[in-house]
Amino acid sequence: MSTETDPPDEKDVEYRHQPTHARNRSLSAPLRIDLTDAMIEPTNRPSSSRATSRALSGAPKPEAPAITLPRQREAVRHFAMDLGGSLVKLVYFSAGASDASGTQGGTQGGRLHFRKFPSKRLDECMDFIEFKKLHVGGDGGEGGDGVSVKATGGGAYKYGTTFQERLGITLQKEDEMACAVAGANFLLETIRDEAFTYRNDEKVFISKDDLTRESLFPYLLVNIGSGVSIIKVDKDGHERVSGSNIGGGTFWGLCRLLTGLKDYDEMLKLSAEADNAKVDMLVGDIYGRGRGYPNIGLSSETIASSFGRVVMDEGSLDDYSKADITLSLLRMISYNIAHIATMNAAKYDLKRIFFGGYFIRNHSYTMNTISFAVDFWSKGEMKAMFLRHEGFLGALGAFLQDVEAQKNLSNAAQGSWIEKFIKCSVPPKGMGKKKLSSTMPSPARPRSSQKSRRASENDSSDAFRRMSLGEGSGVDVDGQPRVSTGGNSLDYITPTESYSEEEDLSSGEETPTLSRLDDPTQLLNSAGLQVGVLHLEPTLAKFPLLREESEYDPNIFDMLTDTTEREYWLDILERLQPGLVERALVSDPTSADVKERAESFDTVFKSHLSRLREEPAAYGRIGLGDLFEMREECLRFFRFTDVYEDVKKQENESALLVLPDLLAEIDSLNDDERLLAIIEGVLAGNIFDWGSQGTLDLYRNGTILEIYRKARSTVNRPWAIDDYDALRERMNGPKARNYRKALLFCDNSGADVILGMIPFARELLKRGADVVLIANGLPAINDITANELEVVLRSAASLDLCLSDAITSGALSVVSSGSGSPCLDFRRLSNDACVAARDADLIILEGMGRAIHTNYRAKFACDTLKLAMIKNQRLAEQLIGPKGAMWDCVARFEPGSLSNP
Ligand SMILES: Nc1ncnc2c1ncn2[C@@H]1O[C@H](COP(=O)(O)OP(=O)(O)O)[C@@H](O)[C@H]1O
Ligand SMILES: CC(C)(COP(=O)(O)O)[C@@H](O)C(=O)NCCC(=O)O
Ligand SMILES: [Mn+2]
Repeated sequence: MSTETDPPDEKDVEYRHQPTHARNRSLSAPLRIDLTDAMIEPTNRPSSSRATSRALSGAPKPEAPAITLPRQREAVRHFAMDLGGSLVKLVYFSAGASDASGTQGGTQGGRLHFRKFPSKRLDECMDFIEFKKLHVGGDGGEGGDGVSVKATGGGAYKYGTTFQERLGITLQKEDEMACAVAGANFLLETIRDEAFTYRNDEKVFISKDDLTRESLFPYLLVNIGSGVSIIKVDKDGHERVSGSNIGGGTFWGLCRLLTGLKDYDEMLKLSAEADNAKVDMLVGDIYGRGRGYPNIGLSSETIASSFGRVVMDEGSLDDYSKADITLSLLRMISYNIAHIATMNAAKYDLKRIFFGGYFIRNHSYTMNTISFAVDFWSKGEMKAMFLRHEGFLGALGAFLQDVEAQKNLSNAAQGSWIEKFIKCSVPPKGMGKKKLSSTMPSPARPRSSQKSRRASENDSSDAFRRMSLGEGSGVDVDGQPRVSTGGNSLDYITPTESYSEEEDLSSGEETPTLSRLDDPTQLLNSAGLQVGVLHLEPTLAKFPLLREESEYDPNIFDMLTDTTEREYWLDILERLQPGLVERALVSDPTSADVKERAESFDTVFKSHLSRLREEPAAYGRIGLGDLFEMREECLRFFRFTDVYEDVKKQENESALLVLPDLLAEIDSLNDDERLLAIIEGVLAGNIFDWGSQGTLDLYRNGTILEIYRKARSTVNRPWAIDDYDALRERMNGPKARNYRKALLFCDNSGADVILGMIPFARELLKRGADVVLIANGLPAINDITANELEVVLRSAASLDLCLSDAITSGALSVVSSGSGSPCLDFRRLSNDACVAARDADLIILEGMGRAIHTNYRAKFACDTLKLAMIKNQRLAEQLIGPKGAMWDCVARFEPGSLSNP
């Protein structure tokens, strides 16, 4: 199966049968399939069970054997550019089999990547296009001989011939304003946590409800690029109502003249420690220290005249610090733009102003200034808002003009887009160069091609130094050995660009090393933009049984605003790292570079943690569930596909040995005793969580079965949260009615699923329900995956007639949730699980990740049972109160609105 580390456009491309529901989403530009050396992969058939020869009827059709096409290179087929006065922005889509989307195999999802290049170094952009083969095999039809590509910005006109001559690409010109608007609308309507307001260094993300078709329009879009465009956007059109020649280029140019600095981010960084009052004339300077002009709302600190102080002091350039000049300039330009924007918004009676363009650079000072100014001049009537993909509005808009892209992308539901931040570019605090180079694999430093190896004026603006282009020796430009990537050798680095919008690392296309982490001082600059790669997973959708009344938030606390919680869980994850790294090491003992990969995983994930400590909103409004998932993604990125594979297998085997006795014991009980024993079994089984420190400590002093027996004997009622009576009433009471169909969201391998959930499933089956066991699509800690569960279930069925009949009849099936996390986000569930939910009247969420960290407060339309053992002291106290303790149990039963008897 393709994983993050098997990038479809660099390595093998798997071609799988498309499930029907995905077919109409497939990119219609035909993928030219190179069948050379094509091979059908053998499927993993379990060996000796009775059920082996039977397909799990009722379960999704067995996956068609994957065909690997080792020679297939053509996977990226769409890209577009915004060729601006300062920067060239490139957006490209890499199609690929998605790996988490279900047991049915890949779908035509893909990834949207964002890159920028300085306009004056267009050759680097063309090198990149060539290197990625973005120009090979596009639609071909439209632009004459070669590939035609949507392009906007002045460069689409200016550089048409250059692209034609060097790459054979025809640029199809698209209107710049239309593109900016299309890009903004797409982002606002489709991407989670795209827009935010900014006050006093704090991001507040705008709720999805305020960004629907109905609520979004009209608004003012102020795109601050080299110059400024001011566009009024309505539901059905837009108009460029104004603009300004004082824009990002002005700041950049003046700053360069006055300070000698050339790099934009350097400039911003410098301004962080500055005092503009040394350069600007403040109201207080005019009225006398400490005095303002309160009658008209001016404090003594208000800037009366940008740069006015210079004349007052009779100063010359040498008298002023570069930092102060930079800050003064930044404020001057930001105020000016905000002022013009506010006046235009007033003129057209608009309340919301979205600011885009690369000038903003997610720079906190710039955003504070603009926000303050809009608030000030509009007397609180208007709001300044910002977009995380600020610089890419035009490029994204151009991309969306492509008919095929439009078809495929704009129709995708919100839940289909998942942003992944795999590689963090800002290293942990205090991580010096020395330490890094001694502990980390050497960064892959590719050779520069002659063309692009220009003397860079400044290191940190030298955004894209490249690249081996096939001339690969094992030694990089610094004479350091390159780290082997298992066939996918390497590439290019962008040594000092610290922002991941340029990184498509999560697609696994780059060497999994720490190319950017080699110079922390360069990397830690003032702006904090963090834009991930957008993954399109067309088969993920909102779970239909979620109750609609309020906006669903899977997480029980808000990592953004709750500092104590955030710090606590960041600490926990940090403390768990050494153990996990150890596990990663032993999981792949024969791999030559396992040590490097494990260390890289450690550094990168810890970088994410540090990043979040410093800038909690760096990745949008992410929750603890996302963080656990990010850890799994990081493991996958460094080619640790399943670090608990052996452990899971062994625990499954042990638990299967005990299953017959357990089932016999259960069968000997009366209805009430049986139900209780089953729930106790689930709760006890949930102790086996290799992701919690508490359980890890237990493992040191006991075998799995000992731990299980002990857990069984201690999970006595009343539980800390105990709705058992309501459940018993519902299932065994005088008015009891059998459930028709139950979805069981399973958690851990071994005793948890085999001695807990499977007996529960069996009980429901015996009472006439259909049962769908839902498990992860991808591994996470020791959670069972859907594929593993199918195998386990067949083995269990070989020991029990009820299970095997149920499989045969289709009453019992396994479905992938589409998730690769120990938690569950019901906004993004596999299509299969959503379909399975159609006539379900009971759902059971099991485990701390799925039932507590996420979804504890989630409300569903049908009856819901949340079962978990709590393996964290603090969480127990929060949920239960001061008496809450480690190993406490939660059995929460919530009758649904639909299915009450
Ligand atoms: N790394 C950078 N290099 C150059 N300019 C940058 C950079 N980051 C932000 N900027 C600012 O962004 C402006 C360009 O914004 P952009 O939206 O790309 O406009 P354009 O399409 O006109 O190039 C520059 O003039 C500068 O003020
Ligand atoms: C990742 C988990 C939510 C998985 O728990 P599960 O769903 O298996 O019950 C859990 O292992 C966890 O919260 N671990 C960190 C907590 C700790 O070590 O205290
Ligand atoms: Mn788990």
